[in-house]
Amino acid sequence: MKLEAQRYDAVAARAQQLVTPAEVDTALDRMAQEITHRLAGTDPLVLCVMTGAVCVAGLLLPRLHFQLRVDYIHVTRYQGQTRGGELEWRYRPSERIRDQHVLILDDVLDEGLTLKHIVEACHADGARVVQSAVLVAKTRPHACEADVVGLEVEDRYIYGYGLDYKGYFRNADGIYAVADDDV
Ligand SMILES: O=P(O)(O)OC[C@H]1O[C@H](OP(=O)(O)OP(=O)(O)O)[C@H](O)[C@@H]1O
Ligand SMILES: Nc1nc2[nH]cnc2c(=O)[nH]1
Repeated sequence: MKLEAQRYDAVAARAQQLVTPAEVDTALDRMAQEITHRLAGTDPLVLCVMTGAVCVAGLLLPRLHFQLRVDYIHVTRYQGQTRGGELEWRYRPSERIRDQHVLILDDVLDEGLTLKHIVEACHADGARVVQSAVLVAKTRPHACEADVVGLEVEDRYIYGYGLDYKGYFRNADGIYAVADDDV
């Protein structure tokens, strides 16, 4: 659904920046080092979890200087809302996963249910090894942990660097917490 321009501006004005672009860059450099340490030499299949991981993938992949391939998984649980619901699979590249070292790349680890389902699906599809990396993890319990985490933020609804608010703000150059009244 579309957001009126006035409402869009008001949400942005009330939001609080939690992470600056410079801090994201530093986190991505560190993530790239950790991922290289874990996966260089395994010819991994990197799976970008659409749509939110599009920025992480775009910024992280050029920092990985080893042999790898890229595909995507499309799964959604929030569907433009600020609370998660049923997980809906839109694209699952099952036939490409068998016997592969898989790296799942996502933007945020919140409840961890999305990552848990993806990891289970990759194992069910015959992956040899499944590892995961997220740009941001919220400081709260998760159903599943990521192997590599870029940044930790408080448990508030956030947008920017691929993360949306009602389908918008994925292009925000910082990570912002939405004001309580807007959640
Ligand atoms: O840890 P969880 O509570 O399961 O939430 C994390 C998931 O939520 C977001 O996806 P969303 O369903 O919003 O789809 P999107 O990627 O299209 O934004 C995000 O990209 C993660 O995949
Ligand atoms: N955009 C966005 N998506 C999420 N999915 C789970 N938590 C969040 C969040 O805080 N922001």
